[in-house]
Amino acid sequence: MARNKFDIDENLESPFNIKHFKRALVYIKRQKKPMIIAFVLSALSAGIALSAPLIMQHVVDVTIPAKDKGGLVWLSLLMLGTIVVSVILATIRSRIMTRVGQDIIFDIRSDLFKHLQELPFQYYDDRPQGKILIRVVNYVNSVSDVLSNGIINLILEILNLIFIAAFMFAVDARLSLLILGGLPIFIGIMLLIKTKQRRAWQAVSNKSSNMNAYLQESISGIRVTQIFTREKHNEGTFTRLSVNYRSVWMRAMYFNFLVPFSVDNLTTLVTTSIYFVGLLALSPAEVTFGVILAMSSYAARFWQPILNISNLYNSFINAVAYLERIFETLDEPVTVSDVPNARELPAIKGRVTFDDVTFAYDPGVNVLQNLKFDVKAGESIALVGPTGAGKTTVVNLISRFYNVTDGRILIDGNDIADVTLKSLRSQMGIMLQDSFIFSGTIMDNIRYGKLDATEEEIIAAAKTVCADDFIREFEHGYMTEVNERGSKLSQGQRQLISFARTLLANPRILILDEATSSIDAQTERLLQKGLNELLKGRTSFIIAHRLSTVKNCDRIMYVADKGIAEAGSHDELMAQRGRYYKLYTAQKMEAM
Ligand SMILES: Nc1ncnc2c1ncn2[C@@H]1O[C@H](COP(=O)(O)OP(=O)(O)OP(=O)(O)O)[C@@H](O)[C@H]1O
Repeated sequence: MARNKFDIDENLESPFNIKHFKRALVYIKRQKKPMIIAFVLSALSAGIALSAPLIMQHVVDVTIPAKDKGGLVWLSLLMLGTIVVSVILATIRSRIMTRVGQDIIFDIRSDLFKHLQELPFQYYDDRPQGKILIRVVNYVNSVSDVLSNGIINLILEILNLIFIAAFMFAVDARLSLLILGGLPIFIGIMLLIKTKQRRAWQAVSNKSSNMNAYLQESISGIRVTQIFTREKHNEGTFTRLSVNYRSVWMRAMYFNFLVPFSVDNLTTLVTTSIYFVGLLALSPAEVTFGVILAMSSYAARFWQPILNISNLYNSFINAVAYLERIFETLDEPVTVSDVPNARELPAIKGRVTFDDVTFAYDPGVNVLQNLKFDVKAGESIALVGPTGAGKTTVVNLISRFYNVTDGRILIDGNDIADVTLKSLRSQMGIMLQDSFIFSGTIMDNIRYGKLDATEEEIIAAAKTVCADDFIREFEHGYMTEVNERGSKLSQGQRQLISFARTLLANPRILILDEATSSIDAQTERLLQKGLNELLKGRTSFIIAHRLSTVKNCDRIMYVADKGIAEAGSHDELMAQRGRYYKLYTAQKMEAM
């Protein structure tokens, strides 16, 4: 059940919450050293650049009236020198900060990936993959600049502002007050749009997440889309999501544009006032032409950091919307994890006990209720029954992919909730319904079951499941590259490869969920022979709809009505003439 569909917006915190930034400081602190160096370089570069108007004032008021050509050349060279040094310092700083930004991204992304690897099945059941991907890839990218350059720039811009104000007041205090006069108007505008702006950026992150989720779903389901010729319909859905995204983006940008627009107009206003007041109201003896020139240059320079700070503020607001999502993912509880002081599960013999197990995916909706059974070490168990009865759920619980809602599952008398997940799962061979193939060679894919397996072991496992023949038919044999999800392979070939992968680990408990459903009857018969040998002495749980494949199992459990409705050997169940008998005879009739 999709509880968080692609077109359902995720919940967001309404007020701006500084806690997300405080938390991000953990990542920033690791970059303290390069950030301090970059900061010093930037401060130097800004300080040098600030001397330019003073040089200009000196040239206009002193050097030119004195017709001092030599002085003019030296001052021009000095001006050029300030530019060159500023550029060099800025280039070094930008290199350092690019590295810092990438290191921050690397750290956040590594933490996210590590956490995602640990999150239980339930987490992935509940949300579209696209919404997870966008957090790890796009959101992390989006916050990197703010967390690296953004912080430094903010401090620099504030310092810059103080410096400029100091220089300005040193030149002319009255005209400086005039320049500051625009500030209250600007602060008023910012306060007015603050909340709307934050909401607008939250909406952008929501809609881009929805669009990504749908895109991901559409790509995964492209075959079904084309089979049912739903391309036009899907295009419509995608267009709707894109239009939603565009409109929230436009709204967010509207607020962004409002800021430089206000700053531009205020700069023009204060510069005009300087000319007006300087030239008309004050005496030329007090305010020289050089002073007016320097002050109008400072006016533009004073408003530039204000504009930059406002832009940074926009970026911070934007980044907080993304940080919320990133930290939400990092805070997602790992509900299936080792309990404190979890023990190592000793080498498994293979007894499996369900002790009054109740399980619900969604609270209150029990899929299994008070389930009790005991499987001896080495016994082979078939789980059969109608679709949706709970067979996969039973095997998922044995491997503790979900926690039981009530009751206990014991392996050799050890409650699986008390042992480490690694010691539990590493001793089990689990083949899920979805025989997932990773990109890489066939050899790599089989080796996934046991990373230190030798080539001989891998080939032996492939031979047992009758995969060796078809693998060798490929031009590059075991070294054949396969695509993600194994799109170059047939369904049956994929199943055989993942079967070999499961067997490679030589597990004491083997779980096969529809392991042979896509394999042709002849290969299956061959495979069955090898498998019978292999299953000897191991506990196995085999889920199969084709009953002919499991009739030789020691015990068959018919799963229905939230539990085991019938259990016994094939002959016993046939003699009972119950549900298993009906199912088996129906399948036999169909086969005739
Ligand atoms: N992740 C999930 N979240 C909520 N409900 C689920 C989830 N997975 C399965 N279910 C429900 O639990 C019930 C048992 O599902 P399960 O996959 O165990 O059945 P099954 O017997 O293996 O079916 P099949 O033979 O079709 O594979 C079904 O009603 C299904 O809708």
